[in-house]
Amino acid sequence: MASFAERLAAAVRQKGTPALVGIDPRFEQLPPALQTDSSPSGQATAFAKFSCELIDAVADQVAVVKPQAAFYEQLGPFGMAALGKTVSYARERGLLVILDCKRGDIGSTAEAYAKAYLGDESAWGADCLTVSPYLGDDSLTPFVDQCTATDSGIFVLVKTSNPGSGTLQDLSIDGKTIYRRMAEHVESLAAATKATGQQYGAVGAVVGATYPAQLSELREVMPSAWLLVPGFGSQGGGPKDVAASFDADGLGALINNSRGINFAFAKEPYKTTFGPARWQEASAAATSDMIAALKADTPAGKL
Ligand SMILES: O=c1ccn([C@@H]2O[C@H](COP(=O)(O)O)[C@@H](O)[C@H]2O)c(=O)[nH]1
Repeated sequence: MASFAERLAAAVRQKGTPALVGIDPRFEQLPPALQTDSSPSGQATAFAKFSCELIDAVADQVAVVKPQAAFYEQLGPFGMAALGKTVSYARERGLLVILDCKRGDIGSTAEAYAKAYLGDESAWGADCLTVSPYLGDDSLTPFVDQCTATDSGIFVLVKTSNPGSGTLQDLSIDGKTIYRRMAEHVESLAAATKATGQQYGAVGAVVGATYPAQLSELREVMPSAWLLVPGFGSQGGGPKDVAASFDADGLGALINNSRGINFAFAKEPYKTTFGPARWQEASAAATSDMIAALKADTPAGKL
């Protein structure tokens, strides 16, 4: 099989966009027709239906989806089954799946996480996983080894999109921010996991669209790493904020939008045109608008 970075680049080129649809089901915000049974098993059934229909709505437009595990996990075992169904359905539809779990632990436990999530033979069968690096480099090694063994990938938290990300990540040690040090470590892992002749490795970085200056800085620090960029849309990031995350060919970054696509039917202009009864069309239209905005205002227009 081709490496994760090669598969990602090919899929993004084929769809012609770096837009990534996050799948973040929230029961109270689902279309009313899906809110029929609020028991944990009823909500999980609704999440699975919503997730699969959302995937159907956007599968011809984007290359990658990112289910957020937290929303499924809150429903216990029922929710985990719905998450499993979402991952396998997205892959059946030919999409790459980044599972957003932000795992991280001591090495021996990290190895179990890596084996659980990454690669075709794993229990969850994801192409890629988000990983928290704050237990140190030995906590990342098992994930990197699993990526190499199974042609999968990870995105390591470097500069997150939330308002409080600066509390720790912006602290300066010996004149260098923690996020920059983390980025340098990610770059070394990305460079070490490149397939022959490839620009990018199996290890990427999460950098928020809400911090455009840092995004620009970090693109330079990590030339071998794909960037996963959340914070577009509902958190305030726009196309101009993410423009610096791409390389000269328009590759190297995936721009995530979850709520803005999932619940488009509840917001103008999609509310008037489609409304909750045609929520799938609203999500498809919001995706298409996001793609057009990225094409117009970023190097992704070159794809
Ligand atoms: O720095 C980070 C890391 C992860 N996320 C996740 O991305 C989505 C964003 O959702 P929106 O609705 O598009 O705001 C969500 O699952 C977060 O947990 C992030 O936002 N920032």
